[in-house]
Amino acid sequence: MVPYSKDFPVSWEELHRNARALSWRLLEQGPWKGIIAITRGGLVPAAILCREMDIRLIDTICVVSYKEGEAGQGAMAQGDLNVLKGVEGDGEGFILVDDLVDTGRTAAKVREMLPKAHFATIYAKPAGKPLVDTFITEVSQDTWIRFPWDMEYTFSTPLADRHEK
Ligand SMILES: O=P(O)(O)OC[C@H]1O[C@H](OP(=O)(O)OP(=O)(O)O)[C@H](O)[C@@H]1O
Ligand SMILES: O=c1[nH]c(=O)c2nc[nH]c2[nH]1
Ligand SMILES: [Mg+2]
Repeated sequence: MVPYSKDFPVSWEELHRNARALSWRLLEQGPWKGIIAITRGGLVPAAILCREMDIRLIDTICVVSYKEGEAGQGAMAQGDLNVLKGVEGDGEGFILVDDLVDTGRTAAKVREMLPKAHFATIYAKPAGKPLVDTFITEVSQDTWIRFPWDMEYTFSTPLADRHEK
């Protein structure tokens, strides 16, 4: 398992801006028949893409992958990948969207299911990057991305109080 030593919090605004940037990139490569979101992380990017790209046909591939545990503080250890719901066909003309690729395990599985779909993510880490057709931002492999739907506003201890005296 990769040790995550960096934290990369993402605000709703930043996520929205990046999803719109992804929409621009994908519009240039269309036309598209529809969007397939990989649940659950792909659902929010898919909602922004379909609004910006005027796409009305939306489907899902439902997968369960990570298990809460080992890495601590919300970071997770990877378990078996379980497909709860697939999609008919080979994905031709469809955008397959997820929030990120990390190890690339989820991407490899869904690409196997829909080999002709165009795989798009907002974030990519180096190990998963070769499996993505279009992404917006790369982060290092030891970074844990914190999505806005996984966070809440809370008190922040002043840096001076965290510093050992
Ligand atoms: O490249 P990988 O190592 O496979 O990791 C990437 C996947 O992990 C996350 O989903 P997760 O399984 O945590 O579930 P969720 O989307 O339902 O939150 C993320 O949304 C990707 O789908
Ligand atoms: O919220 C998340 N952030 C990440 O960096 C990550 N990698 C795999 N799965 C992930 N989920
Ligand atoms: Mg996911």
